[in-house]
Amino acid sequence: MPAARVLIDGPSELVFDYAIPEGLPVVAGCRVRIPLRNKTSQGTVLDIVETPGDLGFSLRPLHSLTEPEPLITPKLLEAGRWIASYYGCSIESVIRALLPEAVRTEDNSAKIRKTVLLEKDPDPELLAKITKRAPKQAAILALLSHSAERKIALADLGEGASASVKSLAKQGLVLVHDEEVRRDPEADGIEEIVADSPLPLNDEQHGALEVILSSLHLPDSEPRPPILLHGVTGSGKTEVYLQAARRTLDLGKTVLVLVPEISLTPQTVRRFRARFADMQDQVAVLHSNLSQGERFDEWHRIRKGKARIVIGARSAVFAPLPDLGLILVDEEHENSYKQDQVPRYHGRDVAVLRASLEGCTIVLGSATPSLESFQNTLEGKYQIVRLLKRADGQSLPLIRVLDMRLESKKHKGGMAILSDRLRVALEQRIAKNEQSILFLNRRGFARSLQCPACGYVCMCAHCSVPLTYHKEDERLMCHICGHQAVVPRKCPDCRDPAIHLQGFGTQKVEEVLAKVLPSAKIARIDADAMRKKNALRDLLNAFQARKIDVLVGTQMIAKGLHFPNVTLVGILNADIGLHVPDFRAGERTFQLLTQVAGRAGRGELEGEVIVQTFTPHSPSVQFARHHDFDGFAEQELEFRRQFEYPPFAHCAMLTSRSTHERRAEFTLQTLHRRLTEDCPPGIIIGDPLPSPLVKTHGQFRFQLMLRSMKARPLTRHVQGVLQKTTLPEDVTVVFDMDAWNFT
Ligand SMILES: Nc1ncnc2c1ncn2[C@@H]1O[C@H](COP(=O)(O)OP(=O)(O)OP(=O)(O)O)[C@@H](O)[C@H]1O
Ligand SMILES: [Zn+2]
Ligand SMILES: [Zn+2]
Repeated sequence: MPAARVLIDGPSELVFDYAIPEGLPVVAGCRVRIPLRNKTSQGTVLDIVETPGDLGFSLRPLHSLTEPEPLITPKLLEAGRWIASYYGCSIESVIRALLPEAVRTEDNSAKIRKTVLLEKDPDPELLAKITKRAPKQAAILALLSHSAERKIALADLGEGASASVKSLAKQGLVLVHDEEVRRDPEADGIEEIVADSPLPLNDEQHGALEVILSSLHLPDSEPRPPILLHGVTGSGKTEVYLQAARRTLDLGKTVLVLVPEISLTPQTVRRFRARFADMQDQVAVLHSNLSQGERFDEWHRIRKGKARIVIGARSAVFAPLPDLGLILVDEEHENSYKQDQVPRYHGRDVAVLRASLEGCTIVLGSATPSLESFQNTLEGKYQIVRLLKRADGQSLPLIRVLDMRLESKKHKGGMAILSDRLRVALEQRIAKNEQSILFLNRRGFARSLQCPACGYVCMCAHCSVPLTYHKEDERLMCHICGHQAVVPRKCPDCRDPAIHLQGFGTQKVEEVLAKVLPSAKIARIDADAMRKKNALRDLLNAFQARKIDVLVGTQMIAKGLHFPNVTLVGILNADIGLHVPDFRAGERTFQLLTQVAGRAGRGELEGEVIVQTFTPHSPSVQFARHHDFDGFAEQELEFRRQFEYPPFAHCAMLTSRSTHERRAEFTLQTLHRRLTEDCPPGIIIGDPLPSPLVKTHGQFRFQLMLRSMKARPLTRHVQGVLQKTTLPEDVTVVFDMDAWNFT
């Protein structure tokens, strides 16, 4: 007898089988109402299973379907199963990602409203009569005839209007109907969309579009290898995306666009909106700050095929688009595609999988492709298309590397923030009324408080990191857990009053600039300054309008920004990211330098980049300086091959956490021992070690790295050991397949 295996909504991840009532079209992916104890609950059908007839008891039947169609498409359900087995997580956790909370709740579906429509204008005689006998009805008629679309929501007509409306309807003057309302996520702070039209493509772009189109037009049964679009900064990748998307829609198919983070890529989103202005209601933008109701609306619009082009970050990879024709993954190298909570999937990799399941075309675009994707092109698994020239015919900016060890000497041991060279360059730009961007790499580095007498550093009480000084509110703050502390007047350890600030942050840079460039208008972009809603957008608009001369910022300004009047980019501390314990450190530094440098000289005017560094000869700096991706990739891949790191092996992390240091350590040691016993061939197991960030949020952390050519055997082995091991209650163990964060 077939039964429905149902994952019950709620935190406890219960799964039960239910009998399917005669004639009810229940398939995997459906949402159902089910009896649970003596209540009615809801759940998602994971599977249709065959139950033996001699169960000894009969299954309770499920009540009904919440919607006639399955909410999760069969292909997405298949992708979900893959994720569960590949990343070693429960299918339940994956279903929760596939079907967000907001989408499951029926309460969010109150989206129908009664609307009153003016059917015909009363002739003057009738109107006079109504005005005299029923002034309320007359008022409603007047309101309607003056409204934009000759319609008004019944609720907006005020209390007690329904009787009047009813009688107007009887006279055939108005019509009342149910209207589906869409809560427009953009409604507040709305921006005017200026429609734009396709640009004539240059030869390189044309070639790239042709490759994408021939993949689009392949017969359904043909495999479509992913296409890596490697285009230097400003080469016009976005224009290629836009035209490919349009052609896909013309074929009657739908398009999914993934971007690293919506709030950090406002320009990309705006360009899609502008290009598809003629079909605005078919564009869905999945922001992370959508309300539950908005998320519900957008999701159902997508599922019903009303929104045919979806733009979103990582989790949008699960957008239930029917007839998917094209997936675009912009800035495919970005870390933010990796989810750092269960299920710990990589959005780009899931996109590639989804494309293969759906039989659609996928394009991964970047100016600095990940070595994983690049290696796939070398092995012939992916196709590669290149845009080597800037779209506007400009050359790539000239990059100068400045040795800051020499600058520091000039400053008598003190930390130089701004070299003379960079200061002069800034002054020149201001004199010419051109704009500059100053970039501060803050990874693993921030402004901390240190005692010069005894070396004491103010640390977070809960995490093994120094507290960061925030000038605006005169406080020390932990950037990991948010812990705050007052700034001590004397060293807490030796009582020396000379305790002072080490290093520098964006606030300090802004302060120094204000002194050095008194006439310049300076603005700062970082997580602190951008906490207010729309702050980033407003600031970028002001910069675009040239109301700001110098923009100072962190990682936030590295992404996809296009400002033609920017002719100078300064990178203040280029190599700081090199000193973190992560085999991708060099790759990240190369990417960051190339991306930031790429913000310069994107218009008529030539661009210059000044890179301040203490390690001028590091390969990441040198290859970035020469715009040499291939050179960088060749040398970096050699290193990865030699040490068996990705892309030549899968790399996973097993982490234990506890408030009890010893228990966290002991647990990981136990797991290490069991993993080493009868370990399948081809898996390299590292030693259990304290994490580089040994303590966060008051918890001690230990980690061990596992590597393997093949992913599945590794996941299976770890899952097997974890299932056999009883963990102490106060220890949490996390398995992260294809890990991207090693601190
Ligand atoms: N064929 C074209 N003719 C003229 N201008 C173009 C063409 N294609 C793109 N452009 C313009 O060139 C500029 C850079 O293009 P775009 O921002 O798409 O590059 P990109 O490759 O996405 O850059 P990045 O990776 O640096 O974000 C834009 O102003 C765009 O309008
Ligand atoms: Zn001291
Ligand atoms: Zn902390």
